Amino acid sequence: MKFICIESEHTLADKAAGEIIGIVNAKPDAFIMLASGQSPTLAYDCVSKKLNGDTARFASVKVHKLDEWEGLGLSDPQSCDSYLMKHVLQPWGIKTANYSGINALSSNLQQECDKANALLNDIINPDLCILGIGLNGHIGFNEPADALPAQTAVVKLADSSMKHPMIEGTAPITRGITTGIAQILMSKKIIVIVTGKNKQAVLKRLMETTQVSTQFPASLLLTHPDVTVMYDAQAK
Ligand SMILES: O=C(O)[C@H](O)[C@@H](O)[C@H](O)[C@H](O)COP(=O)(O)O
Repeated sequence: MKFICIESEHTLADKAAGEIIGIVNAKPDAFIMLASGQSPTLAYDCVSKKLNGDTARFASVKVHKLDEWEGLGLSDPQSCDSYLMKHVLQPWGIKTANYSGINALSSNLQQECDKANALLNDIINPDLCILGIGLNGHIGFNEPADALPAQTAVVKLADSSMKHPMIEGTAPITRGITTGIAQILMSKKIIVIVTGKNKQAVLKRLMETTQVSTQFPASLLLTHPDVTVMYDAQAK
């Protein structure tokens, strides 16, 4: 795992955006899995700025939603769907047919997970996965536990996740649907974006981690050959 400190979150966003565009330049039909939340927002917006409306380059890019809050969908401004619509799908010109991820409004979430798993089994190795990290070390909604889901699954959220700013003010949400750990680790390249003072403790923990433990899901990233953690001065 490579750690890169980039003083300002804007420079960090610029670098991460450059990585995303570089992957698309090299493979115009790249399949990328994207987290929502505060961490990657500037980077996604920076991609939009760099494209400056020239979305043709992204016409064949496939975007997979990494996770979602149970019961939230596109009509909820706090859903990951809405977040990705605003920061990625619309500004990057991603075609509806090229967007995937579970519908968390479905009455049959298991069927949604099965569909996502069938898709990811077909893709085998996503070209890129952009992650944030939870205060408790979760990646996606893979929360600290004795065992982690290998594949897309409905999971119980940790207390800290239930208090995530993204869902502030909603009726309590106790479950999420997440891409599984094995699927995240199948990505050819993983970039973890860590910004802000509130991530200091979890970043330190990740940097000092030498053992893999499901109680600290981000530690599983140690088993992957191409993980870059980009962090800003605030987080160090
Ligand atoms: O889509 C998501 O919300 C993520 O998969 C989740 O794991 C997130 O990256 C962390 O909770 C950090 O969230 P922030 O970036 O908002 O701090």
